[in-house]
Amino acid sequence: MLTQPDKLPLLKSSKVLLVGSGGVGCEVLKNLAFSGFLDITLIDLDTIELSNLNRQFLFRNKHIGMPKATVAANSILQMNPNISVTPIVDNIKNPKLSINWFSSFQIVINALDNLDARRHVNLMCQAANIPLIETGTAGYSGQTTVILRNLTECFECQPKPLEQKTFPVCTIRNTPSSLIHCVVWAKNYLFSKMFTRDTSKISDLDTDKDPDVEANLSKESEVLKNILYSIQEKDFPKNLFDYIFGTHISILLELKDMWIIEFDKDDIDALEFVSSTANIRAFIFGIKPDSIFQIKAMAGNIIPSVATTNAIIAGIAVTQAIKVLLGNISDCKTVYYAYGGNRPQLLYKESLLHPNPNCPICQAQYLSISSNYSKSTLQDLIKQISDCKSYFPTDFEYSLLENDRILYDPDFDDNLPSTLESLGITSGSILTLLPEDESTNPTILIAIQEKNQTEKSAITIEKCGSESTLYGANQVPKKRKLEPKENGYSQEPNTGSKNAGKALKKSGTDSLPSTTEIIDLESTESDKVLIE
Ligand SMILES: Nc1ncnc2c1ncn2[C@@H]1O[C@H](COP(=O)(O)OP(=O)(O)OP(=O)(O)O)[C@@H](O)[C@H]1O
Ligand SMILES: [Zn+2]
Repeated sequence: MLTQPDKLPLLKSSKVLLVGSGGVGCEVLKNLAFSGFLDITLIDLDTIELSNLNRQFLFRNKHIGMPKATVAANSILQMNPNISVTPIVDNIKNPKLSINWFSSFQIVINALDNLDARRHVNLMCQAANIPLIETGTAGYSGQTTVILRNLTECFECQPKPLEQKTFPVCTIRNTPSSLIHCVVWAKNYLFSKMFTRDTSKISDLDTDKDPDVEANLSKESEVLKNILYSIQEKDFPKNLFDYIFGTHISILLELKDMWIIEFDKDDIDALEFVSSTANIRAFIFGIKPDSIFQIKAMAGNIIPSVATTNAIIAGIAVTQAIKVLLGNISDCKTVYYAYGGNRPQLLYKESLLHPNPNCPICQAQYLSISSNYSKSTLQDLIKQISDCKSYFPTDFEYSLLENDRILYDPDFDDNLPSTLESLGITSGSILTLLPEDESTNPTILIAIQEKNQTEKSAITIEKCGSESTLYGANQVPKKRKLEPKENGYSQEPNTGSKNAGKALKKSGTDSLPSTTEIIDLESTESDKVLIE
């Protein structure tokens, strides 16, 4: 894999942080351990489950219930005892894992399964000015990309698609036409009515605040409750069945709404209930029933994780990490893998894109504020900002926020006497300084770090992260490529899937971006680099 042996020392001295030790993470760890990396830190908050074993090959049956990070580290050390692997069993969002801590690595690789953690790592890497390799897989699709501060798009440069799928209310209630409609009915309506004591949960359901719908819901609940009261009686099962699959079906034909309430796909009783009732309903409506396994996938919104997809994406991710560390930035690409679509190739690549000038994360300046937050007041912080001319322009007018909460603005100073701690601002909090005049001043994100508790209330402000030491940073192309390579495909409308490193949910080959190049396995030299 390594084509520049003279640069091997660069890898040996690089500290790499791997976030997530699941399907992709185990593969990445194995690749790192055999590519010349000597110092790997691995973090995962979870423990090993039986269902992980088919693809997370560092884990065995005897490890079930044990922390993934520790077991993965031990397993890989048995394969290569000459490296150092430090496992951390924790949430990557733990405030103790500060920007300074992120700064101690030369590169970070994400092998995560959720948007929230990905967003956090993206922010920390932007603040710490550390390169991030993003990965994502879903079934037979996957992608990986490289995120470099000030050079490429970050994870937030393009909006993320909504993850939740919803169904038209009347289809679920009145006219189910496929098994998924019956599964949604069984899981979200019937299950909750039967087994959820807290009827207030019904307020979570999307009734469009229609009084008729809500009246119907409460009438149904009442009837069902009365039947449930007769649970000791001989006719209870028959009455219940008749109501749900007889009387209730006719009532349903007159109703017009649907619900969404959680159920646990891993609770076997819950799953069997939902599966049986969905299949009975499907039968009544002339829809083909299916197995409990398939219904579990539908009810749990499960997209199967495929070992080969994980291995391919992990391989490319580590290749990209090596390129970044060796300074071959111009060779780094966003790479998509898609199997089973209507295109013949499996791998497609796209040039890294420049940052979106309106992105609130990568366009922000990052400062860190050290403070003894149990003694420092908001007033102290505001004063320090106005005194600190090196980072803030003179007469800088701004609002200070924590997420959506306004802490201070020129017309709101109620919080000034409060200590930072009493305002809930402690180590790891990220504050946003939103300038009044956004056209001339950038947003500033400030990370709060803890100062020695014995020190006075003084606050110090510093720039976050180290200066970039990236080799080859000037190699990133200035513009997005506009024409597709000669590959036989016409330019397609941009579907948004070019989003660097986004949480990949469903990306068939049809959703490939217009600027995609096809990686032909027998094509050019530079293409081969990606898959060696
Ligand atoms: N905030 C976080 N901090 C640390 N690790 C995280 C965080 N969020 C997710 N992870 C870890 O990222 C890994 C993602 O791997 P993967 O997608 O294979 O998940 P999984 O839970 O093992 O598999 P599946 O969801 O398919 O059952 C998991 O091991 C998960 O524990
Ligand atoms: Zn961005």
